[in-house]
Amino acid sequence: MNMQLNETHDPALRSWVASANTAGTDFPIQNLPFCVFRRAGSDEAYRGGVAIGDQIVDLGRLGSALSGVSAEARSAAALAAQPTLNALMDAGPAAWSALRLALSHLLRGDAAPRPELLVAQAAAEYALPAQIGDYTDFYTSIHHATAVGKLFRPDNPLLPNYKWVPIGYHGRSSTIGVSGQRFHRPRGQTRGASETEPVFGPSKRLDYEMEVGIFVGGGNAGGAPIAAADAERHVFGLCLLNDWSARDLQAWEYQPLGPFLAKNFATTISPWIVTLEALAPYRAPWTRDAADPQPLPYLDYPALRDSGGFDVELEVLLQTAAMRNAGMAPVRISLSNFRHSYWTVAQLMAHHTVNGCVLRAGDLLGSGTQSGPDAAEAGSLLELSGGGKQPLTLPNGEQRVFLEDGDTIEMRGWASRDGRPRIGFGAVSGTVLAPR
Ligand SMILES: O=C(O)/C=C/C(=O)CC(=O)CC(=O)O
Ligand SMILES: [Ca+2]
Ligand SMILES: [Mg+2]
Repeated sequence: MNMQLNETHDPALRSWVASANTAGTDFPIQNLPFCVFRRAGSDEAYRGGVAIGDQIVDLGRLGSALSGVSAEARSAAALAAQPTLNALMDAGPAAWSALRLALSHLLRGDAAPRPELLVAQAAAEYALPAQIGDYTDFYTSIHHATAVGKLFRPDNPLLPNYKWVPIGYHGRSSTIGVSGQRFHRPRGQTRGASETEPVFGPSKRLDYEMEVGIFVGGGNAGGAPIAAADAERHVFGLCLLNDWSARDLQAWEYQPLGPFLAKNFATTISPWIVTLEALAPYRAPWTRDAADPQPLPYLDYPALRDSGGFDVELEVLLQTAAMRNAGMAPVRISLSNFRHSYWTVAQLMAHHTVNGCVLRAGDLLGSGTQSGPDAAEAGSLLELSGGGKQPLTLPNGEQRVFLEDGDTIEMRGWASRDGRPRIGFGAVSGTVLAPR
């Protein structure tokens, strides 16, 4: 069974933080996502925070505000006050849930206002929410796999293993940055289609990938496999993830061992982690075509078909340097949904550990690019531009097939259901700099 709804999901709840009650906020009291932050420009220690409206609850200053709550909530709050959330992530779902309930009570409209616990989001700077030990990137959108496969392997787009085994590769945590990351266009080897030898230089086909990040909670010390039915208890929450990708480096280097320097120069995540408990009302059925194989037993579990997925809208926006200089806002270039994923979060956790591999609290899994069935739902420029052949025209007349220096990509995510407030992931934004 997936998580049951409880009083923290009540759509009627309001907060004494007025901005949390406004239509369209990402952060109503039903959400309560976590970050690590400090006041911008200060030398304060980073510590955990929880979003409420346009404010952050400073988890380093809860102190007496939690005097009436459960011992479990108080010890979870102490873990959340540290400069990374690894210890909180390791504490497990009972601790996460106790802290969420305590914060929900503290912030409700009928509780005494405690403005001294808040820091305005506009006045904050964020750090990575965890020390990320290991990073694995999956490939769970069959629409992305088919589209990219057609470009990279026209004779054999969707390889025969795809519908049986969740495909992934081990990425690199050292270059993961939080929203606001700026990175130099990578240099590397590329070989043109009609060339016999590669050349070395800046990537000419720089792309983004719209993904969901999955933060591992309590891991599986000792390597005991995590059962699919139990796997969501090992997931702290979800964030937005941009897996920047140099397509020309990728096409030349990827066989036979998969992505390497094409994808490990930068990966950007949102500061906010939305917990699975917050997402409980926004679950989606796991969908497969009737002709697709059923999952092997270790990838099957009772809640899979009814509610294995997540109904989370995923938006990508682009702002070029010229747009920024002209005061133009970022413009939407695609909109997809995490519910199209061919494999579920629980299946990824079960698969990753089935051979004895150890996942640890704070490890990050990427879902893979979340392209949907329609062309407008493509999660990368490679797909939107038909392999670099059909340029996108922007409102100011500029065109793009791949990213140019100065371009900023912003991604947003949110979940909504009739009769419930929308809950959002905030944004992840990153900017391409000239090669160094
Ligand atoms: O070789 C291919 O078909 C493509 C591989 C990728 O782009 C790897 C990747 O990052 C997977 C993903 O984001 O879905
Ligand atoms: Ca990827
Ligand atoms: Mg990457």
